[in-house]
Amino acid sequence: MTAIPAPATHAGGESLDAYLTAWAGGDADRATVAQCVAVLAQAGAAIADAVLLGPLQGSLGAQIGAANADGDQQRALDVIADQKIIAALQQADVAYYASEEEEAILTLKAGGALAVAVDPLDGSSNIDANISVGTIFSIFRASPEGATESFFRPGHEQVAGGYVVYGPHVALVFTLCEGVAHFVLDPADKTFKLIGDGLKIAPTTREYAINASNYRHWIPPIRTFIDDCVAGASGPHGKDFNMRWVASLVAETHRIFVRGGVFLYPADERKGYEHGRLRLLYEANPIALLAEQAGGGATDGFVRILDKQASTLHQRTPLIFGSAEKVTRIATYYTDTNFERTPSPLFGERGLFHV
Ligand SMILES: O=P(O)(O)OC[C@H]1O[C@](O)(COP(=O)(O)O)[C@@H](O)[C@@H]1O
Ligand SMILES: [Mg+2]
Ligand SMILES: [Mg+2]
Repeated sequence: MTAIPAPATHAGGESLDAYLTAWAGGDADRATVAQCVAVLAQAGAAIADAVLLGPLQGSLGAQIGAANADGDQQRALDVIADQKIIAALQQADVAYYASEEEEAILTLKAGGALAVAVDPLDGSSNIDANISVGTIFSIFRASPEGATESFFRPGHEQVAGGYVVYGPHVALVFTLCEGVAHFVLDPADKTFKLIGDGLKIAPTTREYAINASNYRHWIPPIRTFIDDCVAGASGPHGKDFNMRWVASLVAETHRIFVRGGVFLYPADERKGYEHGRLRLLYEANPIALLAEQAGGGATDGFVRILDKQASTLHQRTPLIFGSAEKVTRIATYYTDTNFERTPSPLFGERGLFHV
């Protein structure tokens, strides 16, 4: 029989509960955050059960009801996931819940310690195609000033962030702002077990992820960066590149953690995409926190994602994250004043696309 090699970072399968208890170390504030991550993981395991049944229980990807708060058509699994997360968060000390699937912030527990923003089901267009989807979460301490003040603050004030990816296996990746941990759901006992701690994103890469069908709509810095990648070894990068696009931010993020890469969802010239597609509070913020905690970077092209402050609940932002060297290099395409191939007035410091 072929022996399966253990991953280099294998940590011996410690349970999530044991890991979180050790991290909290008896401190009440930490224990509150740890409990919140634990209940989100339980919700993730429950959503994984629904994903696993797939069409045996009907079409999880069926469009239902009205568009969600963000204008996207809700699918059955979007709503199921949202409900499971609300039920889970009611078991923790969570004052406020912000969700892609909810018009407004929900108050779950008056006086609760935390404020949690969630994309319950990311990559919804992939549901019926049996392609990886996920859940993304961001945790702030609740502000005594109220619900909006709890979320409308810079992303670097998050106390935790992470995602669950429902793929061939179910993985949970999160940060408590002391590095990034990677767990996998064991189907035998439905508990998450530690695979690796202190995850890092490879500092450089030859792989990028972007929806290239939008090429004609892209703003000049993005078009030029991708042109330079496509030019390969004969272009300014001096090396050949590979491309991926899953159309599921969580799946792209997980791939970048496992084998490096850079992801781009820029602003573009389509109506409604002036600030990109992804949402700051429950997509970009937690992914940026994870990326930075893993030694990578995350920017909107001009500004570090974690320095941005939302002023509306479902606010969008351009998002470029991954390998630190590539994120820094892409930012130079936006700001380099000698950049003669970018005559458009739209993308400059004071232009339409600068948010
Ligand atoms: O269809 P497009 O424009 O390529 O967009 C894909 C992007 O949209 C998203 O699916 C948006 O997330 P939701 O499915 O939660 O709305 C991302 O996961 C993904 O990166
Ligand atoms: Mg999403
Ligand atoms: Mg979603």
